[in-house]
Amino acid sequence: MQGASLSVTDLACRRGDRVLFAGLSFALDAGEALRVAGPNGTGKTSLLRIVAGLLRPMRGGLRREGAVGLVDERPALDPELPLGRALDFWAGIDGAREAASERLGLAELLDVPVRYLSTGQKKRAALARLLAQDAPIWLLDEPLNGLDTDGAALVEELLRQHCSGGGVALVASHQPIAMPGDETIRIEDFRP
Ligand SMILES: Nc1ncnc2c1ncn2[C@@H]1O[C@H](COP(=O)(O)OP(=O)(O)OP(=O)(O)O)[C@@H](O)[C@H]1O
Repeated sequence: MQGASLSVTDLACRRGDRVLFAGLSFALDAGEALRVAGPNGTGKTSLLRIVAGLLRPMRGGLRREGAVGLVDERPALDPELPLGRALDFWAGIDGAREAASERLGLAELLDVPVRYLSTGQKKRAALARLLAQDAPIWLLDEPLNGLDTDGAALVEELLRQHCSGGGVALVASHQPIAMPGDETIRIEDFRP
């Protein structure tokens, strides 16, 4: 993960006819993490989608060094497949070296169709795929949503390990979350 970095400069975002934020800049070097906080609808998800390259900014610059792993509200897992096969599909594409399902407490659920999983189990499955992806840049949108106390503590531990291994992380969360460095920006501070 050497050399992973992420920065945005003077970023602005418009959705429909509303400018959500403007003048937003930050820079993350290897090992650094940033939490994006703010009320509903202020643009946290939009920011992550811009950084992921899924949404075009209205203005500003973006520089990424390293592949991106995105976890958002929609786990990209085929709802009809048993969980193990749905994860195997991505493992083939990602070239995963090891299955992370055990780490995420999913070992007993590998034969259960994804559509039958609970909210927290689906989140754990999305995190298992993230780990297998081995991407240096993590973009996590509300990663604690749906998780129990153990699950939340595990996410915090995974973030610690990711950053201590040289990864970077941008985490949108309205809930408090312990992160390396404990840096937070409030997106409503960038409302024009
Ligand atoms: N395709 C779209 N066209 C127009 N407006 C949109 C579109 N997608 C999202 N929006 C609006 O952009 C605003 C910001 O949405 P976004 O999902 O980025 O906010 P958020 O801070 O992540 O909110 P939450 O905390 O509820 O997840 C919202 O008012 C939303 O309705």
